[in-house]
Amino acid sequence: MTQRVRIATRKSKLALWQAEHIQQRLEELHPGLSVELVPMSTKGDVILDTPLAKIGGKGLFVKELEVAMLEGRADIAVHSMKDLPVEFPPGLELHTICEREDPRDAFVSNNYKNLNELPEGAVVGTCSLRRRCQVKEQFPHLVIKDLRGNVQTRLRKLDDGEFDAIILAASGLIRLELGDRITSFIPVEQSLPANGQGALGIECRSDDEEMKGLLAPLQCQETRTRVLAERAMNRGLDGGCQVPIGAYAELEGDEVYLRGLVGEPDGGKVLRDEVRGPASKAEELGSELAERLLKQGAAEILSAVYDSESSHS
Ligand SMILES: NCc1[nH]cc(CCC(=O)O)c1CC(=O)O
Repeated sequence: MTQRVRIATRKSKLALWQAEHIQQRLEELHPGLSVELVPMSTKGDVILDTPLAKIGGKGLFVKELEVAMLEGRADIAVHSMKDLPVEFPPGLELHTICEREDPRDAFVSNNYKNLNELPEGAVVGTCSLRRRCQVKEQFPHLVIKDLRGNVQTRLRKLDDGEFDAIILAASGLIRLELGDRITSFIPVEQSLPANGQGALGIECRSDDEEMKGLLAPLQCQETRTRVLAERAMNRGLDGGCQVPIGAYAELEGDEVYLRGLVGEPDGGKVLRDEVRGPASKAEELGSELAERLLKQGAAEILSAVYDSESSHS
C-alpha cells in the first residue's frame, strides 16, 4: 500500500495554497497517509520581466514538475487547469479534475466600480491577451498595460498607482483570502474566461494505479465535463495558454452550453460562437466549436499572434 504521496508544486503562494489544499483533502480521505510537498521553481516563475506572451512555449509553469514525476522525485502535481497544456508528455496523465471555484475574471480597483465606469485613457493592467482583447473591443478608450508577477505583486502595483484597475482570476484571489479585494465580478458576457479557469487538476504517472485510486474521490464530474469541453475547443484551435482564446462551458441539466471566443489582442476583430449538446459528448462539442471558429477565420488571427510573439523572442 502507498504510505506516502509527494506533491510537486511551484513556490508561489497560490501554487502552495493549491498543493496544501489537495494535501489536506487527501489526508482527510485517507487517514494514515502521509502527504508531503516538494516545492520547485519553473521557467515561468524565474523569468519575471518579460510579458508571458513573448516568452512563448507551452507549459511554462509545468515542465519542471513533470520531470520530477517522471524521475520519481514526486508522485503528483496540482495545477491550475488554465495553465496546463492540452497534451501531456508520455508517461503522465491528467487524472483528476476537482471542483471549480468561481470561474469569472475579477475587476479590482481602488477608485472605480467596474469596467464601464473607467474614464477615457484609464490604465488597466493584465498580461492576458484574452482579457486585453475583450477589454479593447468593448472599451477602445482604455489603455492596457502589461502586468506580471504573482497575485500579491499585482495588487501592490495597483495600490502603488501604476494602474487604475487590474483584472485577475477571481478564483486566485478567493483562494488566497483576498476575495475582499474583488471590486466586482466581470460577467462572462464581458470577459469570457479561459478554459479551465478556477478548476484544479491533478497529474500523475499513467502507470501509477495506486495513486489513481487515492485520487479518485477528488474527481468532480460536473467540473470535469465543463473543463473537458473547454479544453477540447482549445485543442481544436491548437491554442496554448498565452493566447487570445476564451472558452466557457456550463451545464444545463444534461446539456453542455459552450461559448468560445478568438480575437485579435487589440480587439479589432473578435470571433464568437457557441454550441449546445449532450454532456456525454462534451469533447466532441468542444471540437465542433473549434471547427466553427476556424471557419470564421480563427487560424489567421492566431497565427498572426504567434508570429508577433516569435519575432520578440
Ligand atoms: N495565468 C496565471 C494564473 N493561473 C491560475 C490563476 C488563478 C486562477 C485559476 O485557478 O484558474 C492565475 C492568476 C490569474 O489569471 O489571475
